[in-house]
Amino acid sequence: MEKLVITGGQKLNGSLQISGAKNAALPLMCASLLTAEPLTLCNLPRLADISTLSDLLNHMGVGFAVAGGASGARMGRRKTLDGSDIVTTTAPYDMVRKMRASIIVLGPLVARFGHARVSLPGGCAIGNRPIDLHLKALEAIGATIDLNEGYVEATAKDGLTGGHYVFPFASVGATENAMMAATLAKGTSILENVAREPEIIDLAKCLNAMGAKISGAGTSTLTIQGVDHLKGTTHDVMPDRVEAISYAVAAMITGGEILLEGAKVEDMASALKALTEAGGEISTEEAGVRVIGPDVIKPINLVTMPYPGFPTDMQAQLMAMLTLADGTSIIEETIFENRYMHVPELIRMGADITIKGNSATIKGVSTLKAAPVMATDLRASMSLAIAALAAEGTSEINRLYHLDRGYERMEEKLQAVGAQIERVPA
Ligand SMILES: CC(=O)N[C@H]1[C@@H](OP(=O)(O)OP(=O)(O)OC[C@H]2O[C@@H](n3ccc(=O)[nH]c3=O)[C@H](O)[C@@H]2O)O[C@H](CO)[C@@H](O)[C@@H]1O
Ligand SMILES: C=C(OP(=O)(O)O)C(=O)O
Repeated sequence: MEKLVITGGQKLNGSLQISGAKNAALPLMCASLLTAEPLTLCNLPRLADISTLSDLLNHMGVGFAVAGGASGARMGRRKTLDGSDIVTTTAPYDMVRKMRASIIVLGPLVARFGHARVSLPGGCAIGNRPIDLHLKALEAIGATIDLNEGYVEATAKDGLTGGHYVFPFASVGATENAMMAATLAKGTSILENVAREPEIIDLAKCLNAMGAKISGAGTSTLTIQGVDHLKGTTHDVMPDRVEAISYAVAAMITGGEILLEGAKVEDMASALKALTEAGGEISTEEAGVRVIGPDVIKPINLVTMPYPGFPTDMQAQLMAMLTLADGTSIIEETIFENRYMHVPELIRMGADITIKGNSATIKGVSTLKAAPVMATDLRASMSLAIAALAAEGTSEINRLYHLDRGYERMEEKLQAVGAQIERVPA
């Protein structure tokens, strides 16, 4: 077990490289199940979630060849996934329970093999997280779904037919599952009210390069003309917009200046607008996005929404920043029912936050005080690290396995911009 030790109060200054996006990389890796030809993914982040999914795909028979340097920053960034010899279409409980995103193997498997058996992922710390929309969308395009002994069994003996489905809510994962499955259906599928996140566009780009016929990615309607088979390709994973905003917030809260190398301003418009309203200065350069923190953080109000709204994955980080604002901010979390796990810990650091239903009222305080803290999910942990960077004194952050799911070499990147942060044995 390890912990992070962070001494607050340093203005962060300099530049850091944004990694490939976890939430784009995971579905892209599952796309390897759709083809017997090799799929090469570049700019893969080195994260616990990527290893967890690699283990699951490997269990199914996907072969991995790793390139990109034997050590250092480029190690393991380029992987070729070979799905030519799939040995099982079952994703067992022991592997799925480690990471909910494993459910995205369901669509590709039933589309290519006519059968998939995937353990139900269950809830997680941030909410109940049902998968009903994944199942309904797959049914609409021709899969038969049964639930048995904690497993979803999807079958399409003669292949998927294609079909029409209108999502009652724009689920990211369900859109990805249905979009991947529809690429190999016999007919055309029309999926309406789909998620429009940049990660969906990245996945559609890769699938189209593999020979799929998808149009409308990034809009609320996807039209997918099924094809007989997909081929291999090489694809660059998009930069991680959640990681980029997390470091942007670190610059803001310390009144520093960070160049987020490789970040794309167009993927993060709503969050950058919020940072500007809070007093930050944002500019775009060839190398990335520059964020200059203000002397005084202004209070703002935020409501989390599906893209292009303000992302739930950035809510906890901005809340940490707003604890030090000059006034009162209100945040409303509309995507997940239990995504305020960071609040009691921020309060232990001196924040003044009140929760009522899905709404949080954050009254700015003049200082945060260091404390030993821990969180039960990924972004909540990052929120605490951000607060610790601005707090008086030395904080300890425990349960680093949450952070390691989604932040690559976080302490190295923060050290490079002047943070006093160290990973030590707990
Ligand atoms: C690996 C990945 O990309 N994870 C992201 C993905 O998660 P994920 O794909 O799980 O999120 P969804 O967009 O599906 O979930 C949004 C909401 O819809 C609900 N829902 C979802 C599916 C379903 O079948 N039934 C249902 O009710 C969920 O419980 C949640 O309340 O999008 C979320 C919302 O932007 C992000 O926070 C996660 O970081
Ligand atoms: C909630 C997240 O991920 P997941 O959907 O994999 O739990 C996240 O990345 O913030």
